[in-house]
Amino acid sequence: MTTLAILTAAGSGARLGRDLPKALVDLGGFPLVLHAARRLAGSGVVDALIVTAPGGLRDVVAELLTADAYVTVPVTVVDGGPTRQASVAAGLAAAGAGHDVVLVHDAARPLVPEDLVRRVVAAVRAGHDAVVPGLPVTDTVKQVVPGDGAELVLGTPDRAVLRAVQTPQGFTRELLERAHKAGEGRSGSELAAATDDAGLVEALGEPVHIVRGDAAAAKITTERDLRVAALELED
Ligand SMILES: Nc1ccn([C@@H]2O[C@H](COP(=O)(O)OP(=O)(O)OP(=O)(O)O)[C@@H](O)[C@H]2O)c(=O)n1
Ligand SMILES: C[C@](O)(CO)[C@H](O)COP(=O)(O)O
Repeated sequence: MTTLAILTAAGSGARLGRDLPKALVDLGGFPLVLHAARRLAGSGVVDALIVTAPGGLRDVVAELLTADAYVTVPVTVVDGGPTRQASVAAGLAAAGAGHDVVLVHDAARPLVPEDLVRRVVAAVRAGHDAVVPGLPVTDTVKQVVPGDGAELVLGTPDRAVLRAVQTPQGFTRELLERAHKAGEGRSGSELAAATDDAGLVEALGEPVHIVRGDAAAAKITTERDLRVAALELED
């Protein structure tokens, strides 16, 4: 019984707007993907890593991770796909036999606390087949539709029942593979690719459970997020 982590790092980082893929952008002296890999390995509950690399950069990513003293688990680097969902599927396809639990984590969440990784794996091992970290929503959220010049508000969902979800998301391997297989057909046709793996599990009608998330696992999307993460690293 071993746990594999798929670390998604193949995105371009269009919203960050740098001239290199986001996972290779520097945060406090190290690229985002290295921070994330160190924390997954450091959790003590991850036995192997598969990293999805941006186009043409597989060797660069492999060298970076395999040479690092803190990434103490075996690392395989594969080419990512055109969407996050396709990248996770590529990672899953490369998974060796023997892993019964799979975590999916974003390199875009470089400062994920090791405790959070352990919390997710413990919940899967305790019998929940799909587990995601979630935080309460603090803003009031409006549902909108395109309007005449300005968007039109359709309603205000009760924020008490909303959670902003993070990664790592954890699954039994059987369930994650089944969800991706089913999702393949859908994303190729009328629906956009899923923005998280739990969404694919929900589409199967299978339950997804929430564990307490952590603000430190925030996603880096914009320059501002990167500046905030740099400040947190200095603390
Ligand atoms: N084809 C893709 C797209 C995204 N990702 C990964 O999925 C995570 C979450 O994606 P996001 O934060 O949206 O990253 P980007 O797609 O790089 O950002 P943007 O949408 O701004 O281009 C990131 O770690 C990213 O590297 C991936 O592996 N393969
Ligand atoms: C998986 C994720 O990090 C959960 O919050 C998020 O959905 C990734 O989103 P993006 O659309 O790739 O930025």
